[in-house]
Amino acid sequence: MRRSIATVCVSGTLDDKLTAAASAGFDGIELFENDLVVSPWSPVEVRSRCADLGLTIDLYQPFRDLDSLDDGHFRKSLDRARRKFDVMAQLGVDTVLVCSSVAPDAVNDDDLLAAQLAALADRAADHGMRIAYEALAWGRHVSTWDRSWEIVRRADHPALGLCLDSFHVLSREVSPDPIAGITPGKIFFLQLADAPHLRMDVLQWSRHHRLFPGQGAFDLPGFVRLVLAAGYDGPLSLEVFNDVFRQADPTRTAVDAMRSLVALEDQLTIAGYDGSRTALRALPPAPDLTGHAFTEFAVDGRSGPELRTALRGLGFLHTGQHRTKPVELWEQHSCRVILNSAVTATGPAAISAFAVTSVDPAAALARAEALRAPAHPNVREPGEAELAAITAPDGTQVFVTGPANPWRADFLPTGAKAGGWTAGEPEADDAKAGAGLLAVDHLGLAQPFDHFDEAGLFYHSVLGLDHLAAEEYAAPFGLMRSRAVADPARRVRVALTVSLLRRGEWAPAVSDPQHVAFATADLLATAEALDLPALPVPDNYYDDLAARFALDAGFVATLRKHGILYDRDANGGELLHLYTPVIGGRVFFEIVERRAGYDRFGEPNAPVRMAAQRHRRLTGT
Ligand SMILES: O=C(O)c1ccc(O)c(O)c1
Ligand SMILES: [Mg+2]
Repeated sequence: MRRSIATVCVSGTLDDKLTAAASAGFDGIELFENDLVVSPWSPVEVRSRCADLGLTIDLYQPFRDLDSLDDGHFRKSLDRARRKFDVMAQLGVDTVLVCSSVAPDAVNDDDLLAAQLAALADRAADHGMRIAYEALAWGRHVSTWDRSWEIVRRADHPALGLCLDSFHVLSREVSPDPIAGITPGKIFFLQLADAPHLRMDVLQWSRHHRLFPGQGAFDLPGFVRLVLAAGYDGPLSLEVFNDVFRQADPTRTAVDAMRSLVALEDQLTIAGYDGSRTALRALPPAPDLTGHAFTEFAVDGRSGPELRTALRGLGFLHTGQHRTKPVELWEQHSCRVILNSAVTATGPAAISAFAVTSVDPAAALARAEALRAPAHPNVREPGEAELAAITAPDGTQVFVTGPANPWRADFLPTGAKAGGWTAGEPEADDAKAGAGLLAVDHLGLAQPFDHFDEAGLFYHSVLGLDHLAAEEYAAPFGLMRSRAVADPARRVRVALTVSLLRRGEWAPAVSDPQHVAFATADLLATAEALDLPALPVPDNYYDDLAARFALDAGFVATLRKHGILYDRDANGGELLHLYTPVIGGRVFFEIVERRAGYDRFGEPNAPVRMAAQRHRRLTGT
């Protein structure tokens, strides 16, 4: 289907917006009147600029407060509309969005309202134009899609149809299901926006918190399916009012927007919708991920030694040395950490790269490319393993490799391992060594404020990871939001976090470092085997814990002794976990033992950890 984006979705001047939309591959735009009003270009110039960029103008909007109980006022509205038709003719756009009135004099009588809209539609038809009527969720009298349809139906005018906006429909109680029965041809335009579930004034919700499809909580595929069932074959057009996107780099936002539509179309094809008429495009399937392959840290002369000491203390061995680069491989069972001294500009990411395994890495990269996240070859020497990286929104490089980890052949064995590990061997014989760390349980990646929602959509669509429940909690340097993504078998988990507000000036530059969490089957035994101090946890925590969960005093004493934190879910699943202090200024490690299907991340303990890490940084204890 054709893909469009409203100019209100992205930041900048009209020029910036059009350039961004075109470079992301959109076919058309919804032109917001404000963007035209502030532009130095005449409507004819806007039209030719769009044509040069390969963009059509699919909708002009919004026309507000048309109808009126005051006849004089209504006639003024018609006059105002005539002027807009002239502008639209110069722009080369034939459809104008008329939203339901919010004015005190708005009409509440369906027949009168239908008559006024029909009068407008008559004039539009004279200009070869059409009216798309949209119920704003906060319209004075018309605030639901079914009422707007009733009025359009009554008006029964060929130049009058509906504009359906997923936000206005799904933010209200009224069921969207009967949309499938709307007369074919009467849905003139479809606007798409997702949003998180929020209990707040619907106008504020709409104007500040809309998101691109797949980033919020609405069932967009279900909604679009209803609209397609009603015969709609116009563009899928994004209309997202979002405070962050409004001030972010428009080129990036437009790519994020395009990714959301590509993924949405794919979901419609997966759901079995017969897309033949509307030419829905499917993606290569999401990769079947089999685990974390490695996590790479960019290190320098200061953080490198600190990380090596910590890894040794965690029971890792330096097993491999890269053939051509200053890059070390450290391993313990299926946990693999790479220390890379060759990456000089590390950017904002503490973890510079991570790799996941898949039986079909090539298909995973093809899917990423279709989702506008193209893989680029890693800098490599002749004879080295093929390893292409996708760049995540925070700059982290994401590799997808085969389950046999062919990249390991790039490392020469150091001989450090009991049992004689050889390069390229699928599974190192080191399970007996170490502290019982078995595999990566999850990565904790604090995200830049402007890219949190983008990151969620990236991991969900590109790697096919499902969103787990989001959490919010109060932490020492401000409110935090966390959202985890994981594959269905829980072999790959990534916990994304962000500050609820942009970082305060008082907060440390790295207010939430990144981390790798390793899994153990027995955290008490692992804690005994560690040769590095766990992060000290305050006594108050254990007193509170004992009270909250009515835990056995002996068990709490054991947790306290090792600095182990605890959480329990509603089904009796338990998490035991411990943290290291911050290492090298930007990262730390966690060790987790999940019991009885615990599927979360111990979020209630994150503020305890953050306070303890700060205390440790300031006092050294
Ligand atoms: O917030 C608004 O006023 C507004 C305007 C036009 C739209 O299409 C819409 O969905 C909302
Ligand atoms: Mg709208």
